[in-house]
Amino acid sequence: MSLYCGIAYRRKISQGYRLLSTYVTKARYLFELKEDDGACKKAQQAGAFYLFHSLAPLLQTAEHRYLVPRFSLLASLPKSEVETELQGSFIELRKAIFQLNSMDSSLLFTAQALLRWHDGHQFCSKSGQPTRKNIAGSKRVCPSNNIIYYPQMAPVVITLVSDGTRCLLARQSSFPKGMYSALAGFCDIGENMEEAVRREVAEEVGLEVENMQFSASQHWPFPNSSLMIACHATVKPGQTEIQVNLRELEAAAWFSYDEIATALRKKGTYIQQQNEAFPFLLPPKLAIAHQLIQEWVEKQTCASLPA
Ligand SMILES: NC(=O)c1ccc[n+]([C@@H]2O[C@H](COP(=O)([O-])OP(=O)(O)OC[C@H]3O[C@@H](n4cnc5c(N)ncnc54)[C@H](O)[C@@H]3O)[C@@H](O)[C@H]2O)c1
Ligand SMILES: [Mg+2]
Repeated sequence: MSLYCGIAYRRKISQGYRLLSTYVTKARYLFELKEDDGACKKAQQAGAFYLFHSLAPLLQTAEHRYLVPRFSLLASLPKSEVETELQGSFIELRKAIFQLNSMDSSLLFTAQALLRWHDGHQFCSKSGQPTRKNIAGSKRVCPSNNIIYYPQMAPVVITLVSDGTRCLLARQSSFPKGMYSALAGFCDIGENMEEAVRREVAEEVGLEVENMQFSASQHWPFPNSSLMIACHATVKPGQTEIQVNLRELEAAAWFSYDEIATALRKKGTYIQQQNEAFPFLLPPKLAIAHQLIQEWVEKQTCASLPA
């Protein structure tokens, strides 16, 4: 997973040999590691490792940021000794997310998601027998019936709803205090992305949306590996009255351009709603919700510029 290779593959094509790009070379190499236990075992000897304890990665602290050390030698030591020896601490990934950079977080997210998946798929759901992991950890096989299990992600839609001048954000009681995010929800079986967006917005805030526009996607490891599919949508004209589904959300509200732009500039801020000032935080930069909110602000800024 965190292994890179400097080998350039040469592939015979009708006109002769073509040197493959670095990206293609890397993709082919990773494919080989997933398929070939022997090649993967060999690569492990020169590989770099992240350390986890109960799904928490070992991180080092430097100037209010977390660094993610990689190790080449592994020994079996008690947790506290590892922390002292390696000058770091095992920190819950959810807590570290505000202080990680995106390069580190992507590999850490994948590593944690794989560890969690393996931990939860030790047995075949058909035979009840223990399953066996391949060396790369890209699948598990049941030796009694050869069923192969692959790591899974659940598709989730996340939508930033706008009424043209304001955007709608909501919070669940489990969010950090004062944090509001875009509306998210797991896709039901048989649904496409558009249907999931319409249903989730209707379910959570009682509004109907149109003009959906796909923005980007992201792997999200919490709580169980989701593929976040992010998009923008607008409410049908005249439909702005929010009816919060309190089974799913603690609160939802429309936010003005100024409120959002201020919150993006500052790390935390206060906003005035119904004569009360309350803390208002946006999701961390690594969350795709943050990207959606940033895109919305940029779109509003462009729209207000003279032609
Ligand atoms: N990366 C981001 O920017 C970002 C932002 C917001 C939410 N999220 C993630 O989106 C995910 C979904 O958001 P939500 O909690 O509002 O979803 P949701 O609105 O679908 O509500 C969750 C409920 O849906 C049900 N559910 C249906 N299918 C499920 C499945 N496969 N796994 C778990 N529960 C399922 C459960 O009853 C659960 O309590 C969360 O896990 C959250 O971590 C990510
Ligand atoms: Mg939801």
